[in-house]
Amino acid sequence: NHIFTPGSTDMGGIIFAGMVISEPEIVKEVLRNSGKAFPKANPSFYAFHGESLQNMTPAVIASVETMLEKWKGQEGNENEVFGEFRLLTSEVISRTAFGSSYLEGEKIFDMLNKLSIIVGRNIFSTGIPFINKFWKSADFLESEKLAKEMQECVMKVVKKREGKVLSGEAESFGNDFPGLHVKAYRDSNEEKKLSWEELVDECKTFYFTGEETVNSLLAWIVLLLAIHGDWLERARREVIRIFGNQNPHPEGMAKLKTMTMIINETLRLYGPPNGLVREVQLGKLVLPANIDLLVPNIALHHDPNLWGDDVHLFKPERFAEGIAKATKCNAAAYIPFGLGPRSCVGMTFATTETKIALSMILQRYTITLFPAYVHSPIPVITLQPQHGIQIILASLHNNA
Ligand code: HEM
Repeated sequence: NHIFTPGSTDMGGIIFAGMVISEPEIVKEVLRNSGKAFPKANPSFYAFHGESLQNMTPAVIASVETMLEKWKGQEGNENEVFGEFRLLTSEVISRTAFGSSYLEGEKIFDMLNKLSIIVGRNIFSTGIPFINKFWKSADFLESEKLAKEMQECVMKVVKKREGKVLSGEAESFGNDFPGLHVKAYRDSNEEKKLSWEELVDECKTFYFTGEETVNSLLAWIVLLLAIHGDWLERARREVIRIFGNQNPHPEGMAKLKTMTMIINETLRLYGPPNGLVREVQLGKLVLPANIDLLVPNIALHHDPNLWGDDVHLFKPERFAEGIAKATKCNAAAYIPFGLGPRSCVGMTFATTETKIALSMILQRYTITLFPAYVHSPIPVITLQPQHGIQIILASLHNNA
C-alpha cells in the first residue's frame, strides 16, 4: 500500500535551482497573487466551456470506443495502458479541439509528443549563453525543426478555414477551437486580435496540457483500482446503477460520487503536474532578480501534517464529503489543478473525459495488475510511470 513519496526539493533526483515553497500559507499567497486570470475573451477559454464542452461528449465516447474495440480479444493478456491512454487522449484532443481538421491536429500532436520527449530530457540542463550562440546541440536543432513544422501545420489549418470563408464555401470560420482562433487572429480590434505567435502557442498549450495530464491520470487510476479491487467494484456498481450498459451522458456524470472520490484521491497521490513555477515578489520578502519559485504540489499532497499519518495510503473515503472537508478548508493543501488566477482552464474537460473513459471500461471489464509490473513514477513534465502500467483485463460479458 505504500507509495512513492518525493521530497519537497528533490524532483526525481534533480534539485530544482530556485526556491521551493511548500508552506501552505505562503503557497496560497504566491498562487493567488501571481498572474492575471485567463482572459474569458480568449478563444481557448470559450472552446473548453459551456456549450462547447457538451459537444465534446460524443467525441470522447467515439475515441473510447475505438480504444475498446482494440481491447477485444486481449482478455487474459498483458495490456500496457499508459500507452493506450496516450493514444486515447491525443485522439480526444484532436477530435474535440480540431473537429473537422482532426487529421492536421493529429500531426501537430505527433510533433508535440517528440518535442516533449526532448524537453523532458533537457528540462534541467542549463546552457552557457556565449557558447550557445555558436554551438547548438542535436536536441536543440531537432526541436527548432519540429517547432517550424508545427507552425506550418497550424498555418495549414488557418489557411484552410480562411479559404473556405473567402470562397463562400462556409459562412463563418466555425465555433470549434481552430475556428474561434482564426476569428481572433483576423479580428480588426487590435486589443482582441491574436498575433500569429500567440495563435501557434495556444494550439501547442492546449495539445500539451490536454493530452499529457489526462493520459497520466487515467493510467494511475487504473493502477490503483487494479490493486484496490474493493474500490473497483464500488465504482463499477455506481456506473451500472447510473448508466446501466448505456453510454455515459452529462446528467449521469454529475452523479458519479464514488468515481469523483477516486479521481480526487488519485490526483492527490499521483497528480500529473510535478510543480507550479512562478516569478513573483513575495510581500516584503526580497528575492534575487528573476528567481523562479517552485510550488511542489506533490509535496503538499503528501504532507502528513496536512493529511494525517495515512497520507501515503489510497483512501478515497477522505473525499466522501468533498474537498473542503478533506482539506479542513485549507485551500493550498490540495491543488492538483492549481490555485488562483492561473489555475487550470481545462479542469471540467479533464474530469469529464476521465469519467467517460472509466465508466466505459468498468461497464465491460474487471482489472488486475500484471504480476511483472514495476512501480517507478518519474517526473517527466508530468508524473509518469517509467515502465508503463501493465494490467490484465477480464471481460464481464462473454461476447465483449
Ligand atoms: C488531470 C488533468 C489536468 C491537470 C491535473 C491539470 C493541471 C493544471 C495545473 C496545475 C495548471 C496550473 C499551472 C500553473 O499554475 O502554473 C493548469 C493550467 C492549464 N491547464 Fe490544465 N490540467 C489538466 C488537464 C487539462 C486539460 C484537459 C486542458 C485542456 C484541454 C488543460 C488546459 C490548461 C491550460 C490552458 C492551462 C493554463 C492556464 C493559464 O495559463 O492560465 N488542462 N493545469
